[in-house]
Formats: sequence, C-alpha cells, structure tokens
Amino acid sequence: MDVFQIEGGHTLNGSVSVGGAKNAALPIFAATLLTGETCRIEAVPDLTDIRFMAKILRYLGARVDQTGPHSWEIEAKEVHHRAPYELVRQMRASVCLLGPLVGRLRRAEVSLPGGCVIGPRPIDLHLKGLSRLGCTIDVRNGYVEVDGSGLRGDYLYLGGRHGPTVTGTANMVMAAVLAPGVTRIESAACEPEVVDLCQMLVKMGAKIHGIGSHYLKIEGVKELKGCQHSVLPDRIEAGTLLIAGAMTHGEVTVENVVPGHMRALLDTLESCGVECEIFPDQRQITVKKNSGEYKPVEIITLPHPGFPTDLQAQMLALMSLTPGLSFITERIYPNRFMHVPELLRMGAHISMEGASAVVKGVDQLYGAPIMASDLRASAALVIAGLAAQGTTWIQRIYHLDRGYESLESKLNALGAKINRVDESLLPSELLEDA
Ligand SMILES: CC(=O)N[C@H]1[C@@H](OP(=O)(O)OP(=O)(O)OC[C@H]2O[C@@H](n3ccc(=O)[nH]c3=O)[C@H](O)[C@@H]2O)O[C@H](CO)[C@@H](O)[C@@H]1O
Ligand SMILES: C=C(OP(=O)(O)O)C(=O)O
Repeated sequence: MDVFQIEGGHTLNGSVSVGGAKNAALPIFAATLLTGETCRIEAVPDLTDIRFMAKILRYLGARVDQTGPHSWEIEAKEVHHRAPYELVRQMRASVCLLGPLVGRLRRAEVSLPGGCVIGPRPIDLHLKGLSRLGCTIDVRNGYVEVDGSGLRGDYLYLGGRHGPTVTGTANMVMAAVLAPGVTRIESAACEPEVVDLCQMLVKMGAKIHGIGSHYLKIEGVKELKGCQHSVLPDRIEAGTLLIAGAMTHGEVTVENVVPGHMRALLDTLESCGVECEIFPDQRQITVKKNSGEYKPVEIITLPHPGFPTDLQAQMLALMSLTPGLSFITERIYPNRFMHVPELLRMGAHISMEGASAVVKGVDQLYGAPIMASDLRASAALVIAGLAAQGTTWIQRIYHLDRGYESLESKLNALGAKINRVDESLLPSELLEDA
C-alpha cells in the first residue's frame, strides 16, 4: 500500500486543471447498459472507482474499452442481471446499476453495497421508488432482487430525512426512461451530476422534462440509442484545489470549472475573506494571494445548491487554521467527521457537539503520522499536511485514489512537496504492526 509523505510549509502557486466528475461518470457508465448500441464517454477521470465500474460492466456482459487516457467506449449488446458482492462491495455507487438493469432487462439482482465509514447509507428510497414503478422487490442474503416485469411509470416522491437522494434519483430516472407511461419524480435531487446524467440520457433518446429542478417528468420510450458524451467537470475536485490554495495562502487558478456549480463554496470562501476571481467564460476560478488571516464561518451541509458534504472535511481543515470559532454542521451524513481525530493529532482544536464540529483556529498545525479513513477525509488531511510545519505521513491513501486523479502530481506542479511511497519505506515506528 502507498502512503503520502508531505513536507509542509510550501505555498501553492500556478494553474491546475480539474478532470471529469466521478459522481457523474459512475452513473453515466451504468446508463450505458440501457442500450445495445455503442456509447463513447469522454472526460472520464482515471480513478479506481471508474476501473471498478468498468470491471462490473464487463462482468455483466458489456464490451468496455478505454480508448484514451480519459475516453471510454462501452457497448452492452448482451447484459446479465446479477452483480455479485465480490465486485459491488468495493464501491458504493454500484447501487446505480439497479435502475438500468431494471429498465433494460426488467430484472436485477445487485448485492447491497458494503458498509461505509461516513455513516449508514440506506437505500430504502431507491427500493420504495422502484416498487412505486411497479417492481417487486426482495432483499435476501445481502442481495436486492428486483422483478421488474410490471415496470411502468407512476408518481414518485423521493425526499428523505436528509433531503433528496442523489443516486436514488439517478436510479429512478434510469428505470423510468424505458418504463411504459409517464413517471413524475417529486423531490428529485438536482445536483449537477444528476443533470449531466439526464443530459446524456436525452442524447440517447430519453424524454426527460424539468432537468435541473426538483420535479422531473419522464415519458418512457421503447428503446434508447448510443451516444457520445463528455462528463462535466468535477466541482468537488475544483473546490478541494481552491481550498488547498487558500490554505497555503497562495495564488491558484483552477481551470475547467463551472463556477455556477460552486456557488455555495464560493460564497463561503468569500465570507472567510478568501478572495476568489471568477471567469465563467474561461471556466476558471482564481483564489487570490492573501497574506493576512481568514475569518471564521458557520457552514451547514445541504443538498445542492447548498454547501456540499463532499467539501465539508476540506473546509474544516481550512478552518482549523483560521482564528476564532467556526461551526460546521453535517445535515447529510451526521457522522462524517472521521478526519477530526486525525486533525487533532496535527494540533487542531476541534470539539464535537452532535453533528457539529466547533473549530477553534490555531496558529500552527504540525506534521504527524495520520490515517485516511475515507475519500474526502483523505483530501482534508492532505490539505492540512500542506500547511503544517514539518512532515506528515498519511496512510491508507487508497481512499484518495477512489476519487482524485493524481492529486499529488497536480499539487506538486503548484509547488507542494508530496511523495507517494510504498508503506515499507515508512519510518519503522509508524508501521501499523510496529
Ligand atoms: C456516487 C455519488 O454520487 N455519491 C454522492 C451521492 O451519494 P448518495 O447518492 O449515496 O447519497 P444520497 O443523496 O443518496 O444520500 C443523502 C442522504 O440521504 C440518505 N438516504 C439516501 C438514500 C436512501 O434510500 N435513504 C436515505 O436515507 C443518506 O443516508 C444520506 O443521509 O450524494 C452524496 C450527497 O451529496 C455525496 O456525498 C456522494 O459523494
Ligand atoms: C462519498 C463519496 O463517494 P461515494 O458516494 O462514491 O462513496 C464522495 O465522493 O465523497
């Protein structure tokens, strides 16, 4: 296993480009099962999650070829209905296979996704939705078995305790596009990644109205065709890089972004006193050099267009070096604070009050051996390591590779000093079984 060795204290400067969004590319890959024709997908980030999804699609019978560093061609002439635990457990987003399998085959058997350190991630809304669409569902031996022979359009309400469900919406849309009749989805998620998926489905011949809103109307069609689609830029990678720039008080231009997808972050950064210059036409955002101190903020994570939970950990890292008291509340995953104990090891002052972190900014973080627990927690620890005094060792960075393509190369090109080294090169006192 690889670990990161980060020498802190280097200011980031320069330009960096973000790739396609993982959270759009994964359901988009799943959507290719809805047609026997070829789909060409561009701007696909090179991530372990993408490789897992490609492996699952191949297992299900599709031809899946990587035709370039970020281009894939998928043709699902024949599709099987069963996605086994050995493959599905590696990646939560494989739940997105349910919708397309039911749409295409009227049948699906997909292992329930494995546990997740960011807290419980039930799929009751997915199952409720499919059953409203005329499917019969059995959860047995860890598998969701769906008989979709009665699939037809209907009215669905997809709101849950924590708001609309993102992959649940993707699943319902993918089942509904081939369901006879009309499906109306109320309280649909309107994340840009859901919009991107819907736009691809429209290219394939789907009839979807209200894209980008909380109310979707889908008129089922008999079949879909192949398409060419380019995945939208990753707003979470972009946000992570902007926060990294701010954390080191450098001047960083992030390219290939859609500023309109990032309003909540940009507004929060402005409240912190982090100056950002936005160039929507050039699809660029520059975080400006600021040698002074930032201001504390209150952040509440919410469904889009609210502040994204996937940037909570990174902002918490920034707030740990911001004088005063910041309050960060999780409304999506109340337990998504696994980065907090690791930041404490670096000298941060954070206390937990239920689903809120109270962050008292300190003058300095210090390098330490720390452990990544999940994807965005890993990103937060990298950001903290960049600004810390001394060397930070981060173990279990495989979490990071799920969702960031060559993060260390991108940061090093901006002036960071991050080495990816084999765990065997860790100082012996840091080895897990030492
Ligand atoms: C692959 C992908 O796109 N992942 C994103 C997606 O995850 P994902 O789609 O899994 O997240 P959801 O939007 O479904 O979850 C939102 C909230 O609803 C709850 N819930 C969800 C479904 C359900 O059936 N019942 C239920 O109670 C969840 O536990 C959570 O509290 O959206 C999350 C919220 O923006 C992001 O953090 C993830 O990065
Ligand atoms: C939680 C995330 O991903 P996933 O839903 O794939 O676990 C994420 O992207 O931050």
